[in-house]
Amino acid sequence: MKIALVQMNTKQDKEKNIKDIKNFIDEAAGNGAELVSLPEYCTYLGKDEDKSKHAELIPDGETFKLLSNLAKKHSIFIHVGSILEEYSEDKSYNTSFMVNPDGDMIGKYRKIHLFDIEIEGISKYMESNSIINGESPQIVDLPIGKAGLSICYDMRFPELYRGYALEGAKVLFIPAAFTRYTGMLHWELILRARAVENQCFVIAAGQFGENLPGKECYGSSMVVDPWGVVISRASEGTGVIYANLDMSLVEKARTSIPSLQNRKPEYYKDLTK
Ligand SMILES: NC(=O)CCC(=O)C(=O)O
Repeated sequence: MKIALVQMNTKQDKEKNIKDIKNFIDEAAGNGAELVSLPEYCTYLGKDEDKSKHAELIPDGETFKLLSNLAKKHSIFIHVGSILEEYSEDKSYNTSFMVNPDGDMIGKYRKIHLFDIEIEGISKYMESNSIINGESPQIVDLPIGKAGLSICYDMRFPELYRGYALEGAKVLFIPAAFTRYTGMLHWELILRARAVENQCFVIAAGQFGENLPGKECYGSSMVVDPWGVVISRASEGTGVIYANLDMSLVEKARTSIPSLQNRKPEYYKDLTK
C-alpha cells in the first residue's frame, strides 16, 4: 500500500487549514496514495480557551462530511490525526478517525493521555484545561492488516501499543503536534522504539513550525518499519511524504526475533497496573 503523510502548520484560521488539507489530499491522491494520514489538531490549533468553539460532531459535522466526500472522490482511506470533537461548553475531545474509500468512518479514537507538562523555564502545556480524555483504545481493519490508533503524547505510554500488537495490529498510527524542544531528543527515539518493540510499522504525521506565538512543533513526520528503519522522513516545512508499506516485513521481523512470543507477563503483569 502506498501511503502519504501530510506535514502541516495548522494555525487559528480554520477555513484556511481546511483548504490546505483538501489541497494536500488532492496532491497525495494524484500521486497514487491509497491512504493519506493527517496530523493531530489538523483543522485548528489555537488557544485552549478557543478550542471548544471549533469543536464538531463526528461523524455528523462539516469536517467529517468534507473528508468523507474526498475519500469517496479519490477512492482512498483518510486517517485524520485529530480534530476537536464536541463534548461540553468548555471542553472537547481530541479525536482521531479513519474514513474508508466508501466515505464511511471505520474507527474513532479519543486521545487518552493528555499533554499536561511543565519544563521549568522552557514550556508549559495543560491540554486537560480544554480537552477531556478518551477511555477506549481503537483498532481499525485496513486491507494491509489491523492498525492501532493513538495521538501524540500517547506515544510515551508503551502499554497501549503493546496491547495493540497483542490484539494483532501490524501498523501503529501516531499523528502529532510534538513540541520542538522535546522533539529534538525524543521524537525519533520513541517512534523507533514503538516500532521495534512491537514489530509494527509506525506512521507519524506531524505539525511543523510555530502554531501559536512561542509554541513550536518539531515536524519530522516519518514512517518507521518493523525493524526500526526510518523509511520516509519529512524535511523542514509543510508538504506530503510517501512510503510503500511492504507488510511481509512484519512477519520477517516477528519470525527473526520472536520477542512478542517470548514474553513472560505472568512474572511482571502486576507492575504495570
Ligand atoms: N500534542 C502533544 O501531545 C505533544 C506531546 C509532546 O510534545 C511530547 O513531548 O510528548
